Amino acid sequence: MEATLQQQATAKSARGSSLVVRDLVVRYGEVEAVSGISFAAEPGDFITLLGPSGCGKSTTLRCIAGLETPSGGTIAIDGRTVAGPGVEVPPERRGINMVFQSYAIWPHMSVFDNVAYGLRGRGANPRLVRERTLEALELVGLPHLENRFGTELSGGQQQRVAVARAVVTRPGVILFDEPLSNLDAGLRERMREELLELQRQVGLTALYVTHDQTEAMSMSDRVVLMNHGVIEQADPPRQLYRRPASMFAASFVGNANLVRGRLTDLGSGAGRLATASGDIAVVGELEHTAAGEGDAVAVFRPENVVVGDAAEAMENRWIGQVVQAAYLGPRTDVTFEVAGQPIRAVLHPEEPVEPGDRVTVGVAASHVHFVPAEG
Ligand SMILES: Nc1ncnc2c1ncn2[C@@H]1O[C@H](COP(=O)(O)OP(=O)(O)OP(=O)(O)O)[C@@H](O)[C@H]1O
Repeated sequence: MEATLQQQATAKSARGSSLVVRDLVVRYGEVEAVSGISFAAEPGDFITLLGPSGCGKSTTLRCIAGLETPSGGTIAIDGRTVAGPGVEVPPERRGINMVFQSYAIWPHMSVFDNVAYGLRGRGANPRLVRERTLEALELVGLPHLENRFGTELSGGQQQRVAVARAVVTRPGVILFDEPLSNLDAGLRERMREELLELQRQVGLTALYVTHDQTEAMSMSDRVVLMNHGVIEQADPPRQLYRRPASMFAASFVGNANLVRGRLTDLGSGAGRLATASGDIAVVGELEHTAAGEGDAVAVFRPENVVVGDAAEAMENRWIGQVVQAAYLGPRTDVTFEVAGQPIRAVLHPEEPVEPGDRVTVGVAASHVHFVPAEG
């Protein structure tokens, strides 16, 4: 009996490999692009390397792919060391495939031949090549385009072909290097959902590189946030957003209000941060907090800031003056000034706030998190 795609997918769902990167260092002459990072993926995980341009994401990915030789550390796939002291397994023998930002599909070949290429290269028999290639094209929703040429495809279709080509040889890990950045915003959103669904269906382990926090937050089981060649934080998206480990993490992912001052432990799991001028004090919970007593930064998200009567009930409340109010339809973005400190809020669009208004601004202690001061 012909197995359905779903059955095949379920049967394959244990196919993802584990990936362990330990103390990875990459130097280019004087430049240290990656400075001793460690992270791991379980079979079937979707892990994203997120960070600003130049932080070392692509270099890390290229080391895993075998396109770059690490200066130090080890990389293991399914428990087998593929890169490390004295070990360098060639890319094609690592059980991985890569999808690039530039698609890198061959324009002079048909869609079918593009996808079948990897299987033919391994000497697979023609019947298997046809079966697997059509299966991969079906997975990306393109079985009707098998005879088209690369030049006759839209950007989204080319990227789907590139994904089909990467899954057809059934690798244990797929590496994605900013695969959606050449697509327009609407298509990017749709492709995000498609890619994730495909990865879940096929059960692959995915390592995805992006500088786009929306992609990272919406797709990943875990986000590895990098900066200047090191890992700032590696956590599931909710944890990363709610409990940032550093000022960099707090401000790179989403918007954050940051109030600098000195943190004092009040006992019973609460802390109080006072600004140098003493004009603002912020009370927060110390559970899971990333900072100790002393110089620290209080972090709270604009969407947790409330005004008026709601603010009166909060542990933290201040008198603020509206500096700016931008009505955006579903919400109004407001900046208040509280004792010289800007405090941003995302308010309901019906909230009547006008520049110059003086109102009570507040935030619950449970929404305040402390991180270490930097520099
Ligand atoms: N072949 C190379 N020779 C010298 N320096 C390099 C080389 N490749 C990368 N670098 C440097 O290493 C650092 C990390 O680069 P990498 O491409 O990994 O960053 P990235 O986080 O992927 O950035 P982007 O998002 O811009 O691609 C950068 O400072 C970069 O200039």
